[in-house]
Amino acid sequence: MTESDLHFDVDLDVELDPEDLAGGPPVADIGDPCLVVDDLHVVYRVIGSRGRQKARASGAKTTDVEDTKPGFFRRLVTAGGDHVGAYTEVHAVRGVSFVAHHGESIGIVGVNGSGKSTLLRAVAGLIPPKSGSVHVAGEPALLGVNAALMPQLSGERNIMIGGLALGLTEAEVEERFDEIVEFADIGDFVYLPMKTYSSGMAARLRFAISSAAAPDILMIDEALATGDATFKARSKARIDEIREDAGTVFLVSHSVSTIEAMCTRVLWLHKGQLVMDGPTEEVTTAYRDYVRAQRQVNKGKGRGNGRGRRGGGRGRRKNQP
Ligand SMILES: Nc1ncnc2c1ncn2[C@@H]1O[C@H](COP(=O)(O)OP(=O)(O)OP(=O)(O)O)[C@@H](O)[C@H]1O
Repeated sequence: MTESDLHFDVDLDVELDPEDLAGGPPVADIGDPCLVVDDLHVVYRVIGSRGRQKARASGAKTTDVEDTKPGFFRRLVTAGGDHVGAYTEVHAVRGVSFVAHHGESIGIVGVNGSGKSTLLRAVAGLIPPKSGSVHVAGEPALLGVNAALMPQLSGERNIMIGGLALGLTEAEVEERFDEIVEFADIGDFVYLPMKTYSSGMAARLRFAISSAAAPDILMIDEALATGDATFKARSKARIDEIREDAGTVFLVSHSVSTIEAMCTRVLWLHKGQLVMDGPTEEVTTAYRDYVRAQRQVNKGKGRGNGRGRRGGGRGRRKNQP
């Protein structure tokens, strides 16, 4: 696996000018630490060749682990297939450490398979770390695009399920129901099954549900990707509100301009490692340079290595991508 084989599902086009949004680019008013991630490692176990190929294609570090069963038994039950007991370990997050503070909105960037969603899920306590630790003050809420809302149920039912999952009481969800529907801008579609929604409508509803709970730490995984400019402006206002109430927001997005508009700080992950952590502009400039350079390499594959890098500055470059 070489750098040029990686997937770059990254949107570098400026579709959002931070200056156009209410209040302009976000400014950090940093409070006390609310989250400490210390040398975090997350490892998935993948059984079967398809999962293994997918993990390898994403550039993740993988290790094949052989089964320990006697040779005869293994041959008997696995003739022609994968060995029983054999699996591949995908090291999706590798030694990530950082401290987040109240009032920060932190973007997470990285090419496909770099470990962004895994990091969020581990911080939210949804998957156990292999080693390292996560210390949280408050209750992190993660409602990304893969959250377990049910497509066959109406938006109305999903608002209740999502709200309860985020720790609201039934009465609190009912109280916020109109506000959620209005924020998501889905009108009477709220009474139809979510499978009838456009991807934009579903994404808006997810964001509206997750932010309605006003959690201490809000984690948004690609939920803003499909929204239009008006929705993004409203989302930014909501994110600013949470930050002003001393909350912390994490945002994963392939749209670098969305990150620039919404975040005060950016973490750049590459193959599970934190390669840069610093002020938004500095990290996104370096990341844009890297993605552009890699795209050039992809275009002229085999005709040289043109990786672009920026060094120095306030952003801490940790590992080399
Ligand atoms: N449930 C899982 N089981 C096994 N491997 C997984 C699982 N989820 C993710 N992975 C692997 O872990 C690595 C990191 O994946 P992750 O989804 O965290 O990356 P990402 O940066 O969020 O990717 P993308 O930008 O494509 O959404 C990848 O190699 C992926 O194949």
